[in-house]
Amino acid sequence: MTAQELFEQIKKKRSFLCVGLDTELTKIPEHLLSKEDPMFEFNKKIIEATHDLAIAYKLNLAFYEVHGASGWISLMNTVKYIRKYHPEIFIIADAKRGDIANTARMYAKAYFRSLNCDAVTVSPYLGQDSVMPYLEYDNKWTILLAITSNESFKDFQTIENKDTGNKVFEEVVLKSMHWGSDANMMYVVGATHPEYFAAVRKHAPNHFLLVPGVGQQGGSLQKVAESGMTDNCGLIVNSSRGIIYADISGNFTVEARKRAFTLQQEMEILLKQKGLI
Ligand SMILES: O=C(O)c1cc(=O)[nH]c(=O)n1[C@@H]1O[C@H](COP(=O)(O)O)[C@@H](O)[C@H]1O
Repeated sequence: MTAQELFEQIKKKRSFLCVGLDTELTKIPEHLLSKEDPMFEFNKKIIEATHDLAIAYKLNLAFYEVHGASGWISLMNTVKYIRKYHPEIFIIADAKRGDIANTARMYAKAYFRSLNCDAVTVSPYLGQDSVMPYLEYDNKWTILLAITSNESFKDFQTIENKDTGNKVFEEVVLKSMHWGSDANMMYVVGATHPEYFAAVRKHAPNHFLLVPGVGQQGGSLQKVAESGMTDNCGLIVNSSRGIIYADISGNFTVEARKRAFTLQQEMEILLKQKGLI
């Protein structure tokens, strides 16, 4: 999917929402547990309740890998379902991988070919040769971690390079920009640290940013949009638990839709304020 196609979808749906399918067997309604593939059944219902409000789904691989072979099957079933019934939607494999090139080559093939996702999250800390194997795929996206949403992000990401005056996350953005382009790379910037969006935008004015941390982690959509939104929106904002576990009774799809709808409505206002719709 191209950046333009992503933007067209954003304008059409008046939304830049990504629903995170961080599906846990212990949190899904009991009546689904008797199904052959309960995680897939849950995902399918969440997708049916939110697909007109979301432009992307993000599958965090940890929640599937924990179940071994059956988890991988749930993952594959979910991706195939989205591709078949909602082919306009952007699919992110949230893997946060980082390894030497020979291994990265296999990860890239796994997420882009075997699983057929549009994007994969990657840790930048092994440097250029560890990221290039992902960038070899046409029409696929590599999403590099810049500012993560967790509390300990400052342990490394904001350390200053005395030679350049840049912080580590700025070095990540500045260097990696030359590995790919704004047509095949995005950066993760957590909604919980809105004060860093201006610095990321200074270096990467046109790249799409994947923004987790709205919802359960308490990030503000308003603040993210203030300094992160570009002329083609440039934002994909994720909420996982805040949507999919809004209610874990039989009514979970209704409550999940309500939460997704609330976010979409806020996004519509922000897109209008920016003059994009
Ligand atoms: O790459 C990510 O998606 C990610 C990066 C980051 O800095 N923080 C972060 O929370 N995430 C992921 O985004 C999702 C957030 O989930 P909720 O807090 O439930 O909305 C999880 O899948 C996290 O693994």
